Amino acid sequence: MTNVRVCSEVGVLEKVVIHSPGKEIEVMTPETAQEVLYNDILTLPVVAEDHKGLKNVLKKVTRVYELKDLLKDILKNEEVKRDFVITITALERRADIADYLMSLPPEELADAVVCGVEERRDSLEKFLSNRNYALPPLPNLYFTRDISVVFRGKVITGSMANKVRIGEAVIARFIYKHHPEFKSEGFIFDGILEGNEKVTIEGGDFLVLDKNVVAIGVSERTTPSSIDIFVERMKKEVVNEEFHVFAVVLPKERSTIHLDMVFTMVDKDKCVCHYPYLLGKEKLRVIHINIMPSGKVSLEEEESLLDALKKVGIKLEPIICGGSNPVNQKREQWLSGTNFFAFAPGKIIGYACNYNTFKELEKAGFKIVHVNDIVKDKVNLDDYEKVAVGIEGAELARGGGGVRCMTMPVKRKPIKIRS
Ligand SMILES: NC(=[NH2+])NCCC[C@H](N)C(=O)O
Repeated sequence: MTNVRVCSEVGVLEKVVIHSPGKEIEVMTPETAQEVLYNDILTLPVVAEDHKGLKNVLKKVTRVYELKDLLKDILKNEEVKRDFVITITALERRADIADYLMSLPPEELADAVVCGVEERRDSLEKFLSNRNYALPPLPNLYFTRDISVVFRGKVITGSMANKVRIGEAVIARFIYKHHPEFKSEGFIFDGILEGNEKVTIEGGDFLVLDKNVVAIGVSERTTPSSIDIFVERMKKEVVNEEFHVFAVVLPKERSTIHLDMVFTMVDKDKCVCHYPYLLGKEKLRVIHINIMPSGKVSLEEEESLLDALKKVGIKLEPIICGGSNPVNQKREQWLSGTNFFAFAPGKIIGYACNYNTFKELEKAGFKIVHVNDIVKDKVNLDDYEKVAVGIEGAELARGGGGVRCMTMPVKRKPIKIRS
């Protein structure tokens, strides 16, 4: 029995994991913000309030788990706790703090891992060191998407491109390994054990378009070798089935760290995309990797992602992020304007600050609602076939991602996507 299954981007959501940002986001200064992968420093009260809006919407429609609660659950087991402490301290080469961490009760240990453990200045070396933390905090944890992927009934744990995020993937790995509610059919790829600098993969690049079709960004974060390994593994998973991987080559820029920053699916037949890269002059290269039922693999360059998807029966009407004005396209793409999260086909959540994109969604038939209308029960999401919920997110966006990035779906109902 498996408790996790995802075969699409838009099937009705049954379980999702998030992390409500806390003290860990307040450790950065203007100098260190970029180092820890933020566009700017963030204000905790604003970020916390806006994230609460997202959580409240999700709670209306699905089962929501907090990542830290799951970690606390599994740390109640002494053996798991020991193994976890060994792994997390080895990452920082800080075996010297293992006993201290073991002495903490599960709740405090989970908090310490997320918010960091300050360096004790109890030796000359530490006194003079410019390192403030023995165990650094995890400020990117609220982007739960990137640290793991559930695909079909199995799991991929992130092999994170930046060291500052590896601890997050360790947490995800332990949860999938030990939490009874996250029991899977196993790992397709275990980023913690199998990854290295050349083999990195993050969830923001992995789009589950259908049970047999995925699009994966080749990006600053996800390397071609990791996609090759994925293809090899899938050959064994899909015996006698056809399987398609579309590798989309992204510019290695801050605004396009992951594929979901330029393209997300919002309905069975609709996507939101960044016009220049998906349809316009700067169209991204797309390599179609086809695993045939015989197990043979072929690679071929395609004209564009949307044309290529059409050929395999996924016909997506594009909704343009920012609308027709190129300046608005760039501005809203930067503020995660393509980064929508679907909790059902045609039912999505994004940042309200990208109002030109919301206008485009309205033209495409979506009812536009604001988070407050849902929280105050002024709007019932069941009343609409297509609905786009806007949450406050201008501050959250400065962390470098949107609503898709902040959600890790682990169970969705099956849905037919391909014609
Ligand atoms: N799926 C996404 N696009 N995630 C955005 C992650 C942002 C985060 N600050 C990072 O750079 O890693």
